[in-house]
Amino acid sequence: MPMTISEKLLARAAGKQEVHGGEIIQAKVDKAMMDDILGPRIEIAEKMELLGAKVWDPERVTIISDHYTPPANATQAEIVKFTREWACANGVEHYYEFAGPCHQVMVEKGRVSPGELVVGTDSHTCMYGALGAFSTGIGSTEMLGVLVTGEIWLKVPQSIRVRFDGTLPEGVMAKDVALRTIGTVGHSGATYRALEFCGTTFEAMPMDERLCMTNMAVEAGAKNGVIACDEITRAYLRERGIPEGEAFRSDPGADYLEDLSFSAGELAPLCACPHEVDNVTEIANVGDVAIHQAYIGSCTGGRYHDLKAAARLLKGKKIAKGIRLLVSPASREVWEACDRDGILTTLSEAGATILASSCGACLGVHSGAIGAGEVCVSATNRNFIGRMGSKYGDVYLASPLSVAASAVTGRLTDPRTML
Ligand SMILES: CC(C)[C@H](C(=O)O)[C@@H](O)C(=O)O
Ligand code: SF4
Repeated sequence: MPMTISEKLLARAAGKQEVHGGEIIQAKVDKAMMDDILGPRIEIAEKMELLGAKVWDPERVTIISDHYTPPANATQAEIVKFTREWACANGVEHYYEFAGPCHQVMVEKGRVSPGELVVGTDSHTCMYGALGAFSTGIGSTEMLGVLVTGEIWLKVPQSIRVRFDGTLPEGVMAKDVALRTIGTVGHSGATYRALEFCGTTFEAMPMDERLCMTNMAVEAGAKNGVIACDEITRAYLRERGIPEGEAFRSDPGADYLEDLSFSAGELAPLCACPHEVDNVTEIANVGDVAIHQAYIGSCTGGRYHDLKAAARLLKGKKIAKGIRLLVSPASREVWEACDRDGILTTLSEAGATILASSCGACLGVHSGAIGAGEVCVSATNRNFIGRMGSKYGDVYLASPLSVAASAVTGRLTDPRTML
């Protein structure tokens, strides 16, 4: 029977010819990622010690300190220290610190190849589907099982096909495509489903933008998000010397739970209003919203393409008086490329504060949390109550272009008014 790309990826991981949505499989994990959210990790470490167990294949494991770097206090420093020392004690050589949010580091450092099954202890692990892998976030107990056995059981998700065709209008970015999708499906509408993105809009999308799409698949509840490999994928891999892996595509006639079709040409700059990621509306229709902080960063909206777009809009402009524009490049590599190309200088000349590559402000733990009554427009992926600091603060999610335009006026602003 014909299969979807997600079914093919899991058939490979299960060593089977064919699997279909709803089946339970036992799969071999190609790569495992852990970040520095210590609490659950201590549990993993303690249980492994109790079991006298070793990591099944340290070469396949990547550990990244990203949420608490640079540490803002002793507690965070202890978490990073524990993570670093645990990696070393368990022979995990792929350990990164100060490299940036885990997901950007994973794809940049060649820790994911097309065709692979990759699991990680962070919910946005689904991001690697942009490289044609099956990747998904798992809990600490599941990760304990993976570290010891190298295997995991999975229920094969049924697929929802999300087709966008046409060219994105000026001022519209992948984040707007993601928000349109989530606003349509709902924050739990794709629970335990695969979101398969296809159509001419994605075929023309640069990898930085594709990564934003699959990163946000979990914000619709999805198990994974995936975009089939093509020449753009292969060029991204070649540039980084990443193994080409195995490219899969969905069969004609494969079975989809749902088929959603959109015209990219109808898209306008969108935002997700407090306090849900699916509370989506056009920025032009939101009304007058004053902001205090604008944030460009994270594994969702801090890549080279994002900072370059923001710098293009901000060139020769200044942010509004009293506004904070914080920019955290999504990785050390992004930072260096943006610095080399003058993008950081342009952003800084407009009044931006350039921060370390880190999760920091995205989840309100350091480097830019907001206070009570403050409003932040953010290129990140979550805006639930308290996400970026005070539970009395408001977060609007938008594209980096919309964030930059809003920083200039001090109000939620449609970037098309400035392009
Ligand atoms: C803290 C971490 C486990 C969490 C996640 O899993 O996504 C964080 O990265 C986030 O973005 O909320
Ligand atoms: S969503 Fe934010 S907190 Fe979570 S991994 Fe990405 S940058 Fe870090």
